[in-house]
Amino acid sequence: MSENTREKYTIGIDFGTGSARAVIINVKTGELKASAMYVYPHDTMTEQLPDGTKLGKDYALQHPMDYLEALEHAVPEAMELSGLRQEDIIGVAASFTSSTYLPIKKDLTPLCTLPEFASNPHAYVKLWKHHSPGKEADQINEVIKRRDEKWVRYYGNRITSEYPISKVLETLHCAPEVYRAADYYIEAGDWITAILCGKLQKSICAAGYKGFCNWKTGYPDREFYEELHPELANYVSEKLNYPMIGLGEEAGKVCGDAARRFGLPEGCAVAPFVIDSFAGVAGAGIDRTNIMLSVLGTSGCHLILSKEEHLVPGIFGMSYGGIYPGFFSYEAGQSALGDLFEWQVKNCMPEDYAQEAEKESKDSQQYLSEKAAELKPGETGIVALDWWNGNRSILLNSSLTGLMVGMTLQTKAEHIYRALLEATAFSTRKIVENYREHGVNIDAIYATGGISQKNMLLMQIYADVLNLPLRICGGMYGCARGSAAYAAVAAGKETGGYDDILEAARHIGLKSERRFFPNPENVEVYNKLYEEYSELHDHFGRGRDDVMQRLLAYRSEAVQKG
Ligand SMILES: Nc1ncnc2c1ncn2[C@@H]1O[C@H](COP(=O)(O)OP(=O)(O)O)[C@@H](O)[C@H]1O
Ligand SMILES: O=C(CO)[C@H](O)[C@H](O)COP(=O)(O)O
Repeated sequence: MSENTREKYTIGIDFGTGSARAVIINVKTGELKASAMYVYPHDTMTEQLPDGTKLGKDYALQHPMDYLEALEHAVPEAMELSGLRQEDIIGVAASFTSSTYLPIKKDLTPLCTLPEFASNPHAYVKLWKHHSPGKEADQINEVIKRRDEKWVRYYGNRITSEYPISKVLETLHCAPEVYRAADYYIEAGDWITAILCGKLQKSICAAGYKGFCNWKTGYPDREFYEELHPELANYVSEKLNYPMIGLGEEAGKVCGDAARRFGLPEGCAVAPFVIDSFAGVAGAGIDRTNIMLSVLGTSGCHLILSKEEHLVPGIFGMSYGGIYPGFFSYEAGQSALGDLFEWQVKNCMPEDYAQEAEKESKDSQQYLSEKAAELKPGETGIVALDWWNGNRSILLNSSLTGLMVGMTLQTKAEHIYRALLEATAFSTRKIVENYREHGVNIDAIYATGGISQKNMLLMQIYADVLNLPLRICGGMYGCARGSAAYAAVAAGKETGGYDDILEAARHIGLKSERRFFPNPENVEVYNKLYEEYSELHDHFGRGRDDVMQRLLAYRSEAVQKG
């Protein structure tokens, strides 16, 4: 094959909550040429830092060096497996969880890597699910209300501890020296992209969603930040003082350092980062409006493209150009999805089940799912509220906690597991109904993310609870595949890529023929159970959310007393 007719490829790297996945995709055919995964050595730090420093309640930190290690391992491994030459690669892009936020120096050094900050939790990466700034979120909501801030309507009318501002305000309250020492605050996805191309920029994707940077009016006023904390007056003008970049643009070229360190071709195009789940939209091959993509992983994200602007209360956020240029897009979700199921495996898995699963060479979740699949809808006698990590949508309250009603001496682990699966389906139905009530139409549901490949029982339960057909998309690495599509757009048509993301999604995105259709008998039972779920949802989430607040307060008090 002559040089000009050789096939072209892009690399997409998806930095998820527990691991990073690199894929190499044929730009014309969408063929997955190779993939490699790297599990973060420090995982999510919830109890202590590497030096043993104890962490507070609801901390979820990560070590930024894990992300670089992931690049050092996964990219060369995927390249080697692919058998490709460096010149076959025309672009690279990262997708990343968000808001996953860290303080850095001007030269991109993360503060936590400096000896003076190694024991300071606030100098580390605060992962999206770092929920400890609950009080800060409450304070921010009060100021928003008092000042009648209009921009909050684009974020469901309420903000939570998952937004960067709550995390930064917490740092100012607990470790102001970290805030002062930081030259910049940055999304981990923007940081990785800067490392790849040597240029510090912020992607419109995370800035528009998590950073409150509205496409028409920009960031909230300086006075708003000042009212939160006097030192925050310089937050936008100094700590975020680096240029914005739109999706579809080129962030830069792979710089010499990154090429040497990660085995990437020097000079190939780098795309701005896209939030992990958002990249799943292109990975699923979505090229039109009104399809809800459910990205099912550690958390759940339900995303829709639209040509219309609607203000939707209770969603996580909406933006223009934040997923595809030229489109409005909406995000709602669950703060715990896979994490919720994993909680059971770690805490409520009988010893004999674990042994049996091992004997049958099954993963614990696969084992529990198979047992749960033998039950009929309603047979567990249980309805659960899936708020093990708060409620991201539509109550936007990270302080809400989980609930199970209907437990008896006959309740078994598979009953609990099935009730948890169903609870996440009910909360997805709340999200779908809320979108529709506020003008965002949904005419099809696609599912992607790790769980959409692993748990077919959950897919059937979603189809039954939502009473909609559901199509699996994106393959094993839907979000990484989506990043590869953005990389092809950064590379552009001239080098063998594409000029726009719709075209890239059509070629690189993957729609499988695997579909799940609602079973009318199940739909009928789930309609009734959903009414029970809704009653509990409104009672504990709206009317009497004080119950859960008080229980949390007892817990904090007891922990403080030691
Ligand atoms: N068989 C299964 N059924 C349901 N959830 C599963 C199963 N196997 C793994 N999980 C969950 O999948 C989640 C990881 O999802 P994945 O999409 O692979 O990663 P990430 O969220 O990091 O992008 C974990 O929280 C895990 O509990
Ligand atoms: O808030 C997010 C998107 O808006 C996070 O990126 C997401 O919830 C974490 O992703 P995952 O569960 O796929 O690891």
